[in-house]
Amino acid sequence: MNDAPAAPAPLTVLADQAAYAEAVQLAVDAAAAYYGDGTSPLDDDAYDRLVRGIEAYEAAHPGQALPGSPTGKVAGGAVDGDVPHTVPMLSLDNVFSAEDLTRWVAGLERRLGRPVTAWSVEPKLDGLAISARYRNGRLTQLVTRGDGAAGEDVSHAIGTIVGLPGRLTEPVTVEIRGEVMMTAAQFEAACAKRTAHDGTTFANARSAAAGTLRAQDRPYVCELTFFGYGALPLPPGDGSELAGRLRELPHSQIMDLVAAWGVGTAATTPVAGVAVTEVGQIQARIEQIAAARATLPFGIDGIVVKADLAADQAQAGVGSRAPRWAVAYKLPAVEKITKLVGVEWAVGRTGVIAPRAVLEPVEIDGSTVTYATLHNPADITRRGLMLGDSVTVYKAGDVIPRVEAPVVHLRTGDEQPIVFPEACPNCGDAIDTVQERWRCVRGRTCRALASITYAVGRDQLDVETLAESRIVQLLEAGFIADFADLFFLTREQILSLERMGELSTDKLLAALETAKTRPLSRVFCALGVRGTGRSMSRRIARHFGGMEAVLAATAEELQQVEGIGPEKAPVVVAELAELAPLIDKLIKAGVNMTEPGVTVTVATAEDGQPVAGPPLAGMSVVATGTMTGPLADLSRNQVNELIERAGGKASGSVSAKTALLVAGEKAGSKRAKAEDLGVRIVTPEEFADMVEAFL
Ligand SMILES: NC(=O)c1ccc[n+]([C@@H]2O[C@H](COP(=O)([O-])OP(=O)(O)OC[C@H]3O[C@@H](n4cnc5c(N)ncnc54)[C@H](O)[C@@H]3O)[C@@H](O)[C@H]2O)c1
Ligand SMILES: [Zn+2]
Repeated sequence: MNDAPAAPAPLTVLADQAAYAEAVQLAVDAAAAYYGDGTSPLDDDAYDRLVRGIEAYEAAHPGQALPGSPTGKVAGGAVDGDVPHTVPMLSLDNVFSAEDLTRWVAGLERRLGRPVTAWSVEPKLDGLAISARYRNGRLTQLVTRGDGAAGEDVSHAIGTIVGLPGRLTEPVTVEIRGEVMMTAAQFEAACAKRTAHDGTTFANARSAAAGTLRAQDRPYVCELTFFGYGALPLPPGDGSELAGRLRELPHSQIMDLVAAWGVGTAATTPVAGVAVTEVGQIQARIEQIAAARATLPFGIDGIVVKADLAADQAQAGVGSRAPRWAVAYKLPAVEKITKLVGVEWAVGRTGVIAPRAVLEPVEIDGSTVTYATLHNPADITRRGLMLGDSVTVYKAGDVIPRVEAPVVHLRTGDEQPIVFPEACPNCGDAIDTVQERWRCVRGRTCRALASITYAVGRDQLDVETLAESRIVQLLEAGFIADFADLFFLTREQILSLERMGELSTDKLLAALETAKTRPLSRVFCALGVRGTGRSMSRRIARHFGGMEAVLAATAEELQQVEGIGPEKAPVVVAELAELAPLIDKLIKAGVNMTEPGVTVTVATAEDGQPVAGPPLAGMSVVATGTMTGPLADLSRNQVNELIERAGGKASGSVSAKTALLVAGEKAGSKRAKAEDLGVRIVTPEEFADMVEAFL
């Protein structure tokens, strides 16, 4: 999250009255399903876009608004109930940025004619609003929000909601309001129960909670969680001492009371409500809550900011749809509905065979998601996923996106079962399916040969004399399990191999000594981190300068490296965590972990002026043809390393972005293209002069 002004919210453009009428119908149906049994065909983003489109149409065509329109109504006007609320249960107005919030605060203070004394900042729990009526300390009735004026009696759910005890610690008569939802664990358990029952599952925790709250005839019971966010006198005009206190206490102190009665509140979570006095403090707490979102065991879709004092609230009053003393700071949607188009099976370093979902690309939380984790085969079965399913996909911040569940009510009948592999997709050997995480029976060795061969290859550690057949021998002898073990081989061990003489043993040992001195870019490349080939490894090494810094980098920091986007970054972080023991072993072996000649940050001289950067700073450089002169002995990869050391970006193809072409003999088509585009062309000798300091 940042302080940049929010982009105008996207909306569904409605061309004419017919499109408008259709949109109203879709929105009302979706909202009815959303608040009803949780089976909306739209994700929240799609619904919000639709409603904004409806609002825009109505603004442009006053007088044409349909009475059934969802705008300006609690729950979009799509639900009702027969149990009147004592005091209306309203919705909340939204803000989307720090600027919006500041403006909202100013508006409220203008209305009051004075500053708001204190603010309460709490998580906006992503569930369903409910009113719980306690009489003499006993829970007697549960009512949904409905249309705000009246709700539906769901007292049958009493006893299944953690945080709403049947009996309070004190015999008080009070109405508690709050949110009913499912925690991640409750959602998992609910899905398992439903799958066992009818082979299907819930699309996400919110819809599972909605469906569960209203379900009465299910043969299985699912647990829910309640977090309170308010308490009212019951009945509203009650003259008791408690009623008086509830009318006078600040919201934050009422919440302390609610918790003391034994009701669940956010106070026990990392995103507890806080009371503050400065707008800057509100913003700071919003940022903390937003940052914690991905790690919470329950869903939040924003932060609620309320005037804390009863006097401020009373003076501000309420509108028809929402109170004027509270606002929801909305966070971007982290869950979207898209299609599961395929499942790929990859064998990890430890031999774990993991499924990965291939998705119809979808924009979530500011990035395009095309892959998502599916955990393991048991998880696929548990969720009853099928190829072609519409699925809910979750991604927040830097976490790796995951498929939450199929949206069963969107099935068309064309969905196909997901086929599980019968043999290891890497080596063809058997699969050990005893545990939920399947493994190749060869375990680490399944991928060891390929990964060690890659690590010692020319563009990585370049251990010249180590042929693949030797690596097989070493693996079979049990001398090595990964490439770091190579550096601990003894002379005796190598000599004991078949067809290995003294001379070649010494050669190999010497080659291994040299390999320890390779620059970080090559050592990093040798690790074989998914999605990081040679040039990406060079960029990472140049950016961070040392392995320690690479390992310490967060997904967000990694994204500063060109070519690492929000989808790749968390994968790299996860892979590096998995590789930590191997990297430790390499460090123990004395393998170099730094990138020579790297200036990590833009240096500034004492007078604050930037000092001259490396000669190719910011330039995209292509080398082609046969290198001559001082570059004659360099492989193409080494030339590219040289370009990057000198601050440039090595590229394989000439384009309008190319700043320089190093054209050796027989340069051919790239030279022609560079001439066409007017790209500067130099000979290998001229280039060697330019980067002399880096040779
Ligand atoms: N997918 C769909 O088809 C669909 C349909 C209708 C609505 N929706 C979603 O619902 C949203 C609007 O729903 P809404 O009007 O129910 O809620 P809202 O987002 O306008 O916020 C009001 C609600 O926030 C809840 N809340 C959570 N924490 C709270 C706290 N600490 N203090 C006070 N209230 C708290 C309460 O339940 C309250 O009723 C839309 O933005 C849309 O994304 C989706
Ligand atoms: Zn295998």
